[in-house]
Amino acid sequence: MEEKGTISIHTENIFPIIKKFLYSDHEIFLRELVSNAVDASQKAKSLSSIGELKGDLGELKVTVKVDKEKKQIIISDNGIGMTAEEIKKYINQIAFSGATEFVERYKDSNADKSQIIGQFGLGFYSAFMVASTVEIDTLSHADGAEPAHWICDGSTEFSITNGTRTERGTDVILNIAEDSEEFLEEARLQSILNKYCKFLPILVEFNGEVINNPNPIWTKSPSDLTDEDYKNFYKELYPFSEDPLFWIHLNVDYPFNLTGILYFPKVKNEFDFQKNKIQLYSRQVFITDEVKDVVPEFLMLLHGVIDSPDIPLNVSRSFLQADANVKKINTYITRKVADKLNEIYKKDRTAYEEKWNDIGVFVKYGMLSDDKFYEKAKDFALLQSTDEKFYTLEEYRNYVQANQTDKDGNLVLLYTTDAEKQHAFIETAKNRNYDVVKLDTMIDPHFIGQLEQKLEKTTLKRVDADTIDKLIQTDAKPESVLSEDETTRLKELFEKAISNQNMTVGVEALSVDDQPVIITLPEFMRRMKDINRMGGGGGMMMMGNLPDMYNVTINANHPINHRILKGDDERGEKIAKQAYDLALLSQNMLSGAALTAFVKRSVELIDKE
Ligand SMILES: Nc1ncnc2c1ncn2[C@@H]1O[C@H](COP(=O)(O)OP(=O)(O)OP(=O)(O)O)[C@@H](O)[C@H]1O
Repeated sequence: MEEKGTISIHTENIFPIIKKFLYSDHEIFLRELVSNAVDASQKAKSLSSIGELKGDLGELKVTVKVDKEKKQIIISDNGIGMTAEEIKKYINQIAFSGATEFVERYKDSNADKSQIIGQFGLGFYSAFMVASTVEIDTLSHADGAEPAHWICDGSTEFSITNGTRTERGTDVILNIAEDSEEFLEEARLQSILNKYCKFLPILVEFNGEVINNPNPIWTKSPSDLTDEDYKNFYKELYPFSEDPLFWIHLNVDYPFNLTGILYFPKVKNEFDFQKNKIQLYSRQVFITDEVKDVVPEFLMLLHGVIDSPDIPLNVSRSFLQADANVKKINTYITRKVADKLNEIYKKDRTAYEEKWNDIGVFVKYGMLSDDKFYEKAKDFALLQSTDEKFYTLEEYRNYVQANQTDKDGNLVLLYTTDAEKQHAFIETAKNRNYDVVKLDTMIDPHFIGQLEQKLEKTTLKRVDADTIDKLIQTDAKPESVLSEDETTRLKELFEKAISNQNMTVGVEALSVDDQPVIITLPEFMRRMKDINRMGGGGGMMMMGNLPDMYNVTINANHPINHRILKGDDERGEKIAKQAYDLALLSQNMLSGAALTAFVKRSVELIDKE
C-alpha cells in the first residue's frame, strides 16, 4: 500500500514558536523593521530610476520615533508602501518574502536590486517579540492606490481596513508589550540603532537626528580614498584608539561578494590583543562582531568591517562552519593579508621593520596555523638579532652559516628570550663571533618548533641552554689542563659545596675566558615546561610538575678552579661555594637565606685580602 500526502502545519501552533525562537536577541526587532523600511526606500529608488515610480522621489528617509505615553515605537519610511493586497500577500503569509519576489520580478530589468536586504520573509514577525499588537499604516506608490491599515495582536488573526495615510510610504506601529517596556527608553533605542543601523544606506533619523553614515568608506573605491579617510573611519569605528598601522581594503565580487576594510591595530603589549573587534555586515546592516568562522583564527586580532551578502546569517553556527562560501572567504582574506604584508615589505623595508614588533605576532601566528600563509610569509617573516638588526629567515641562515654550523653539518641558531637576564650568555656567544636573535614573545616557543620542522638541518638553541661549546659543537675543543684525579676531586668538592640534587655537576674543558662556573637549563626540559605553561603539551603535562634540573658546568681551565684544588678541602669548598653562588647570581637565581650567606661570605673573603 502506498499513500502520499502533505504534512499539514497548524499555524496557531507554529506562530508562537517563530515569534519566540526566531532570534535569540529581542533587540533584533529594530534591525529587522528598519531594514524593511530601508528596503522599501531602495525599491522606490530603483523603480523611480526605471520610470515605474512616478512623481518626485523626495529625500528618502527612515524615521524612528518613540511615544512613551502611548507605549509605542513607530518606524516610518517614504518607500514604495503597500496596497491592501500586498499586505495580505507579503505580511500575512509568513516566509513569503516580498524582497525575493521583487528581485525575481525585476531580475531582467536595469533596476538596482543588489541593495535589497530581506530574503527570508520572516523579519517582520520579530516585531511580536516586543509588541502586543502591531499596526501597519501604508500607502502604495502605485497609481490610484488606496491607503491601508493592518492590525494584528500576535495571534493568527488580523484585520485590514482603509487607512488614512496621504503620502507614499509606511508606518509600522508597535504597541510595546508590558514585558518589553525597556525598549521605550530612548537611550536603549539609541544604542540599538547605533549598533545595527550605523551604516545603513538610507538616512535613518531618531529624535530628529540622523544616526547613520549611509556611505561608509568600504563601499567606495580605494582609488577615491586617502590615508586620512581610512584613519578617520578607524576612529569612527573605535573612538579613542591610536592610529592603525596599516589597512587592507577588501573588494571581491566573484565567486562571492565581499567588501570591507581590515586594520592592523597598534598593539602595546601582548595582553592588549582584543578579539571580536571585526564587525560583520550584510549590505551595510550590522550582523555580529563574532566573526570566528568567517575570519581565520589568526586574523581575529585585526580590526575593521567585513560586509558580505553571501554569508548566511540567520542560520546556526555549525552550518556557517560548513558553508562553502565561508571557507572561500577565509582563504581569500588570508591571501589578501599575506599579499599586503608582502607589498609593504617589498615597497619600504625600513618602514616594515619598524612595524615588525607590532605585526610579528600576527605573522607568526598565521605561519603556525595556516600552511598556505607560511609559504607566503616565510619570505617576509623577520628575525631580530640582539644587535637590533633584522633579517629574513633566508638572509639570517646565510649570515650565520659559516660560523654556526656544527661538526655534524647542522646549523645552530642561537636565541634569547630575555636579553637582560641572559646577558652573560649572550656576551659569551658574541665573544665567539656567534650571533643571537631575540625570540621573546609568547608565541615564539611554538614558532621555534615550527622553524626547526620547516628549515633544513637547522636547530634553535637558547643561548643559556648549555655551555657555548656544547651548544655549537665544533672540532676545535679546548684541552683540559687537569689530570683525571684533579678532575674527580674538583667535581666532588663542588658537589659537596652545592649539595643540591637538582643540580647535575660536571667538569668541562672550556676556554680560559669563560666563566669558572656556568649554570644551564637544558633546552628540551625548558621547552617542555614552556609549552606546558601555555596550556599545550598533552601527554607532557607531567613535565610541568617536575622541578627544574640544571646542569652546573665547572670550567676545568679556569684559574679559580685551579686555586680550589691547591688548598685544603675546607677552603676549596668555600671558594667553590662562592663561585657557584656567583653563577647563580648572574642568572638572578640567588635569593633569601642563600643570598644573605653569599654576601656574608663575600665580606669575609674581601676582609682577608
Ligand atoms: N516598510 C515596508 N514597506 C514596504 N513593504 C514592506 C515593509 N515592511 C515589510 N514589507 C514587505 O513585507 C515583506 C515581508 O517582510 P519580512 O521582513 O517578513 O521579510 P523580508 O524582508 O522579505 O526578509 P527577511 O526575513 O530577511 O527580513 C517584505 O519582503 C516586503 O515586501
